[in-house]
Amino acid sequence: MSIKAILTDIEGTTTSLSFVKDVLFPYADQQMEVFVVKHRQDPQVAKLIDDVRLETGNAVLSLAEAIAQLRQWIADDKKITPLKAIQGLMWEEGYRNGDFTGHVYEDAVRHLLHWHELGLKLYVYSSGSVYAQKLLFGYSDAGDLTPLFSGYFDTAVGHKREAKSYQTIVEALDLSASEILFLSDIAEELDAAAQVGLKTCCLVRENQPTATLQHPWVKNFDELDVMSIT
Ligand SMILES: CSCCC(=O)C(=O)COP(=O)(O)O
Ligand SMILES: [Mg+2]
Repeated sequence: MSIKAILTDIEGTTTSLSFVKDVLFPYADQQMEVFVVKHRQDPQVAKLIDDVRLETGNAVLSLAEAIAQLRQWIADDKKITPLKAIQGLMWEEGYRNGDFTGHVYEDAVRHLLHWHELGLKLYVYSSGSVYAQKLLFGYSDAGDLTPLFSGYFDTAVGHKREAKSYQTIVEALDLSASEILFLSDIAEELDAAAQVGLKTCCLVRENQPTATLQHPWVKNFDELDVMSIT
């Protein structure tokens, strides 16, 4: 077997789009004002609001304007680092209160467990913050899955459609790129990973592969034979 590590995306790959779009994002949107106002003096939140000001290029953005900007970014599904960090902090309350659990497809749970037993190293790369990733897998429908993972990456290494982000991950894992299999539902992310030599597979889940897809694809993890990838 040549694959030594699996790097997986979350939304659309291990986890349904609808959990993210219909549960997590609306929760963050509805709680944003109360959360930011309540925690505005916390150094971590204050720094993230400053990061929103930096991102918008408006150093005098008021707190109310920053909140409105964050909510607009949620509506537009922007993968902007300070938004993703604040969302993670907010979702913690939801998970801890039992308002929701992290959706992970049943086939993904089974295969993550199996691959871990086989000795493959498992890593996550998502636009959601590392903190949010750990919460989703820690409070998953199937219980705490975090012991399965050896590491997590977010937009701190760069955006998921940029090849250099995958180069940074390869260097961090101390493996050759061809020993890493990247799983995602987004062709542009797979293209970027393939550019630096990672093996790729597209999860199409409920959809059909697009005619232009340049990668092997499967409907779910049951159809993925990691052992046969050379
Ligand atoms: C990991 S928390 C929820 C996911 C999220 O916020 C997000 O933006 C999903 O991005 P992905 O890169 O996993 O498609
Ligand atoms: Mg995805």
